[in-house]
Amino acid sequence: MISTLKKLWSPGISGYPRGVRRQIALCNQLGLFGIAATLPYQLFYYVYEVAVYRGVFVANLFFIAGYLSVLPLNHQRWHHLASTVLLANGCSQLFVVTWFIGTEAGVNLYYFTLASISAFLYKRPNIRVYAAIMAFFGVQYVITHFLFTAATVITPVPTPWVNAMYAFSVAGALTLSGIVLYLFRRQIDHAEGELTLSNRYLETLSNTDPLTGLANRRALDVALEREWARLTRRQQALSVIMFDVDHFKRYNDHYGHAGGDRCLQQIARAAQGVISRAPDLLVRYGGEEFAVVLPGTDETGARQLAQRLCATIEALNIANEPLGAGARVTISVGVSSLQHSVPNAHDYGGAHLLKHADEALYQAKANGRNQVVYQAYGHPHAADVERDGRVDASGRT
Ligand SMILES: Nc1nc2c(ncn2[C@@H]2O[C@H](COP(=O)(O)OP(=O)(O)OP(=O)(O)O)[C@@H](O)[C@H]2O)c(=O)[nH]1
Repeated sequence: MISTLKKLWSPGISGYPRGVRRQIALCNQLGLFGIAATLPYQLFYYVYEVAVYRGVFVANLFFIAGYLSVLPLNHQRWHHLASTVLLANGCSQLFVVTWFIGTEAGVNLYYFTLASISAFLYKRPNIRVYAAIMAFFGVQYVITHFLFTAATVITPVPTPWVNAMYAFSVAGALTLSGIVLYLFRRQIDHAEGELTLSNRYLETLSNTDPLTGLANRRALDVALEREWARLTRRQQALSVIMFDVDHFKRYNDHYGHAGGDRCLQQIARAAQGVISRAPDLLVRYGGEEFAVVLPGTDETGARQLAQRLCATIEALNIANEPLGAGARVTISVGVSSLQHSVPNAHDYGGAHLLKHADEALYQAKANGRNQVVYQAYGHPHAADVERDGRVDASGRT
């Protein structure tokens, strides 16, 4: 039954996005509704006294044809024309029927429903156009309501019939308004759902490095801030590792930029294999430099991980020929950790811890590369660097 009905109102909907399909289907549904709502009146005019109501009876035949034409128009993909025919037909019918039998029949009540339907069908975002549509329907309603009183109508219907017509009209107008409001709500829900999905996608995109698929520097800043705030609440340790590919410029010059990219991707994959614990975050800091945030990891754990990173990258056995026969790609690693219990632990912030790791990395480079250097948080040299730009050694693992 439902699938037969669906078939009836589906001409012209295929090949469009879901929102448009729903609009076209609504247009078709209203065309069918117009026919279904007019037929009982036709039956009444015919059975009761067709000679008296011939005028409205004949006019209604044209309106039924108008509603019917909506389906082939949509089938031809003339959707705008179909919507316009539907609304023009509906407005004219309300006008003519009220003119013939008076406002007591309640047919003019449908103007309110038509106003909301038209806004839905034409999807007008412009507030002025929307106000114009509402004003148009308002004026139509007022005209029909005050112009066609019982004394002025062409063929008044006996009171019991008018009461029945009025009851049906009110029920029909309310039901139709309810359906339109429901469709509005669904459309809004659908749009909200799509917005949430695309926001999530954009957020992922803005936090991801496109080359390696790792988190990027932006994500690192957020993670550092978050972990720093957590550190002030819990008795925990926090460590940061920074590592950088050795002599990558020469690698790049020799193997080309595309070769360099592939090398960075391999390193990222291998490092991700080492940094696999859930709260740990590996990011591409920029260029050939990477960083790792290790919440809840103390100095010993961070040093071990750093050593494993160093060994894992070397074990990849990526040849770096410009450095000599048998030379392989290696990394230099800087590590810094902070224990919650350290005096003045919270004086500087997560970025300061990163600075310590960066200095340790610099030291690892100065010491000859392919090694790990640790610098404790609160080490005076980091503070020195911040104050006067001087860099100093801090000790080697
Ligand atoms: N292929 C590729 N190369 C990059 C990318 N980002 C940075 N680089 C290159 O990495 C090289 C970094 O060179 P340097 O900063 O001199 O460092 P290095 O040669 O690794 O020397 P050390 O760090 O001292 O061992 C430059 O040649 C950059 O062009 C990237 O996304 N892809």
